[in-house]
Amino acid sequence: MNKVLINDTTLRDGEQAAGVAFNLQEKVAIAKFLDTIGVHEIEVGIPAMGESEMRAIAAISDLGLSAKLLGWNRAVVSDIQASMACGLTRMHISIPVSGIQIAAKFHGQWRVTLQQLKDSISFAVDQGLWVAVGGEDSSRADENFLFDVAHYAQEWGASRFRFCDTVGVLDPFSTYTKVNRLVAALIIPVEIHTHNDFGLATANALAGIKAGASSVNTTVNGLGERAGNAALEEVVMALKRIHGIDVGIETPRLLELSRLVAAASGCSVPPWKAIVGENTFAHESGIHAHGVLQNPTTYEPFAPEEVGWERRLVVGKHSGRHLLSNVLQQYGIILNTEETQSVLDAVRQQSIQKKRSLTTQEVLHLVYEQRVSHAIR
Ligand SMILES: CC(=O)SCCNC(=O)CCNC(=O)[C@H](O)C(C)(C)COP(=O)(O)OP(=O)(O)OC[C@H]1O[C@@H](n2cnc3c(N)ncnc32)[C@H](O)[C@@H]1OP(=O)(O)O
Ligand SMILES: O=C(O)CCC(=O)C(=O)O
Repeated sequence: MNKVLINDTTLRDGEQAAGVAFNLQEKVAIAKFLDTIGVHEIEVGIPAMGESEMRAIAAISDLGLSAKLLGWNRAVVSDIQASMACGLTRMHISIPVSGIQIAAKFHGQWRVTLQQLKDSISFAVDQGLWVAVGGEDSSRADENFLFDVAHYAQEWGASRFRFCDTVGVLDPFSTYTKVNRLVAALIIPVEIHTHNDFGLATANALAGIKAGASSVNTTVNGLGERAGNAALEEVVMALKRIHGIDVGIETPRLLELSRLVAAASGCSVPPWKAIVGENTFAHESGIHAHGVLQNPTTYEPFAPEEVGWERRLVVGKHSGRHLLSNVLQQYGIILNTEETQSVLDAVRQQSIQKKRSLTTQEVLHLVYEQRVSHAIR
């Protein structure tokens, strides 16, 4: 794996998640944040949606960010004109490439589809714009037809081709094979775009990169159509920690970014969500906490600070004496073996009743109760 560009599409595919609607301020704040932490490219939205979206995109375009900005367009000249009116100079032009999509959108007329692609690329190139082409539904396309479209796109002036697993039907093995063949067939770079319908978006994105894709689409928190897209934080950290590729993104700010997008989208992150979920560096189980207290790498793949978290030791149903003693020591409390076991028994009961772990105050209260009952005995 060589250098990898992150082309984040939170502001386009992320916002396409049903029920999500960013306002101008939110779009600007997210774009600024992505830029600040070093994201290389940002797909800022779809100018063809109309005036208010164009205003938001123009506001981002006016910021003079370091990240390269792309507008998403259908293979329609007026879409590209709308993107130009926002001040964008880099165009992404999408074209369906599978039989299913061409039947639905172009009545099966693939020649018309190709002509529309040619006209829109030519228009953009004539305007001096940088052009990337997206093969919508590449994963379900006839491979020969996909290669023909990609070759034509290259010949007509596109500078990159996006392989889209639009409905998330590939696994990492099939992604690798298909992307590898496409990369070998083209001179221009290939980008990988994956969806999470089977929970494989990040794995497939990594497989596409391993197969030679030099840029990858991500969204913050994996936000996106249906089950979402490959999550920025997962792709970046997996590249860094599993593949040893540092893409140059300031990872300690990933949590802050996740919270910004969760608030703007109204889509909260589940506690178990990789990298940014609140349980990712929380340890309750006795065996885990015992290990972590001696050496955090026993149960952590990397240090929490690397993505903006702090480690949390939580007392609850599954906790053991090492964890409890560690927490109590911070308050100068040392219990003997019998007292420790009796508090742990009470912790288990209360956790089951409350259906959660206990706060430190609740644990201290149990210690107090245990001592009172012992004194009475
Ligand atoms: C896989 C993806 O994520 S693709 C991106 C999907 N994102 C979105 O749809 C969000 C933004 N979309 C919108 O705001 C609207 O759909 C608009 C403004 C783009 C178009 O709106 P409308 O004119 O009302 O059309 P509508 O959305 O009902 O239908 C889509 C039209 O685009 C056509 N179309 C779809 N994809 C493409 C394409 N890549 N190139 C050219 N035409 C296309 C369809 O065939 C249909 O055309 P028709 O109006 O001639 O029948
Ligand atoms: O860029 C394209 O062509 C389509 C991208 C997309 O969102 C998808 O295929 O899921």
